[in-house]
Amino acid sequence: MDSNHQSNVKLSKTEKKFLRKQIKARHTLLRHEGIETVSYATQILVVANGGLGNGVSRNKLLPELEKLGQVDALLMPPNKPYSFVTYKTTEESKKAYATLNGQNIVNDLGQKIILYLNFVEKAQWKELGLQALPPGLKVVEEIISSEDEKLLLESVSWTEDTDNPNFQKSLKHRRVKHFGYEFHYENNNVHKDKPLPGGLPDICDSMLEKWLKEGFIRHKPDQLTVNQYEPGQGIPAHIDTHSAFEDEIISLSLGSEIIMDFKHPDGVTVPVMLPLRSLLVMTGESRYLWTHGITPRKFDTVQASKGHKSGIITGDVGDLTLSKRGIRTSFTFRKVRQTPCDCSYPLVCDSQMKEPPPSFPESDKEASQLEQKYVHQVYEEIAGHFSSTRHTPWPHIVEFLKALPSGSLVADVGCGNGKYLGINKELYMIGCDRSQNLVDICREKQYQAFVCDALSVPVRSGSCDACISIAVIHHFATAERRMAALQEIARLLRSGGKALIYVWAMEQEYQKKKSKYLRENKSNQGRQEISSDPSAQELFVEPVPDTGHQDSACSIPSINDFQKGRYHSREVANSMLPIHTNRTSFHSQDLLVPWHLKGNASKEKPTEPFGPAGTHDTGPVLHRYYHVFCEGELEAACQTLNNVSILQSYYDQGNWCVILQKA
Ligand SMILES: O=C(O)CCC(=O)C(=O)O
Ligand SMILES: [Fe+2]
Ligand SMILES: [Zn+2]
Repeated sequence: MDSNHQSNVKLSKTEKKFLRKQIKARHTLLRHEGIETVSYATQILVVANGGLGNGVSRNKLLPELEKLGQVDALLMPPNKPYSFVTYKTTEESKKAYATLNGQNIVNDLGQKIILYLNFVEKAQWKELGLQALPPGLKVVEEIISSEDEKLLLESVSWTEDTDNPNFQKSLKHRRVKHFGYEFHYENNNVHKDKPLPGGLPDICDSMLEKWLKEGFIRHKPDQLTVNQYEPGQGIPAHIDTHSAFEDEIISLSLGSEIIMDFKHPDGVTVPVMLPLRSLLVMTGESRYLWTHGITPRKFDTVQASKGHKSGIITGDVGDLTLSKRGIRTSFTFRKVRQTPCDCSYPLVCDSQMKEPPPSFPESDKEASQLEQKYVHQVYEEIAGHFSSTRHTPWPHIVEFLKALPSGSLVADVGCGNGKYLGINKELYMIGCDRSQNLVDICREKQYQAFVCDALSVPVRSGSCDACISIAVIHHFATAERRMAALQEIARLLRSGGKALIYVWAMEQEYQKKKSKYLRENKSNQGRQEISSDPSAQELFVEPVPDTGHQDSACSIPSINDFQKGRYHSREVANSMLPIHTNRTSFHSQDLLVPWHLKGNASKEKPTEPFGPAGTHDTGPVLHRYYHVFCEGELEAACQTLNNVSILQSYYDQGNWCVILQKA
């Protein structure tokens, strides 16, 4: 009998359930990862759920697999929830399939995981880009002895100093202590005219002199931040404020190794191993342009072979495993900058920013101006590039449009590049958008579209059988204006007409699943597409049943952290709209989301959505205003609409959605 076919056998309820799950895993592997499973036995099995991405280490999985035969290779791609095992013979792989399929194992975090196995012809997954260290970055191994490490660790006293409470802080994600100058997390800067008494600890002074003499560093720092991270803690991705510190920033890792993620504005993430007693030296592009951060988690994916110590974690998946984090203490030394920064990265340089980021709007007029500048003008400018990243219609929206009776008149309010206007040829669809350039793109495709504001659509009341408004309402900057936009959609509907509305959700992790928007930022994932809003979600997949805990425990910083301004180095004051870091969780409901235009891309030819790691080819960055909706917020707004009932409300891959019906 074909090993995947059990049709002749009467299955129990549990067996059926398990079979369903196995089939689901197979579908997900194909749709999400492009891995084709086969229905006949081969030597190679893909083990869904048995991956580094859900906390199963090589040491855990390999012995289980070896019990059933001779394993030729076990490939574990970084951060993926599956792995590939190749057995010496098909007999052995069949035995493993029969025995392990549906079996529980306990992963390295003590969680129960069910394995689902399928045969494949070859072990392959979406290729990881060849990675190199970000330009200007160095990791010097074994820069100090273990005796010195011990002395340094003993030199920091973590007992509260009541005389100087400012020197030490317990942030949500770690403990910090400052020397030389205090670092203020409210504005991510230092008071340059208020050095702390005592300067840097003596023990550091001689060490720094030595590194200078030996050429590891070029400048003598005058500020020290000591960070201490328990396993599970981290530091959000950030760029150290340009105007606060000089070019060279160095960090000494003590107590335990850790993976630090460096991220280029393009979305390229490079995970860098910082072994204990190593010195990280960030200069130039790696200091000014790339963000650095530590994902809060208890395990890191690391190279298994002994020879490999510092540097990038490559895609050599035959050689990756999990390493349990210990307590890491870092000494980060910086030199306070006394003159404005004149780096060559003006787009991320607070010294060179032409104008400060806008504030939260306080009146309708301010809101309208904000939308004008941070929504309308931006879409006008990015229209061509934006459109080149918007191809795939989202399945639930397609379903809604396909279910409408033929001949229906349907308005797409905020139709963008018209991706939904031709979905159902039986409908009469009209699109409108605030952006002339997007409307032109629709017209080039022979769709009916016109320019208007969603607050006043020049269409007769009660004339539409249905409306859709996808990723639009979140661009209105006050609750009143968002209500007015909903009201306008309701006005267009005839009695009994339906509207489907999508807005971006504050919750990018829902029911323990990360949205695709977040999942695309997994470190180790090489080059990634980086469009930056909900419409970026080109794929709708059901993830392989995944316990998804790698960094879930404390990955969402508290409001407290938000107020401390730690989530973004460029945040200036609380009234300023924060600038969001793409592919990370939201820390504010109102924010600016960067759009990276490529090179000279404008209305013209779309360029590759990602550039090679470490290039200087960064085009302009434009910021779009968003109000991301919290759970229940869209529903609550819709409930106040007259003559409208909510037929359905749901969460769809990072968006809150409702289907409304006019009474
Ligand atoms: O812990 C580290 O090595 C880095 C700390 C850091 O980036 C910072 O304090 O700005
Ligand atoms: Fe930093
Ligand atoms: Zn700068």
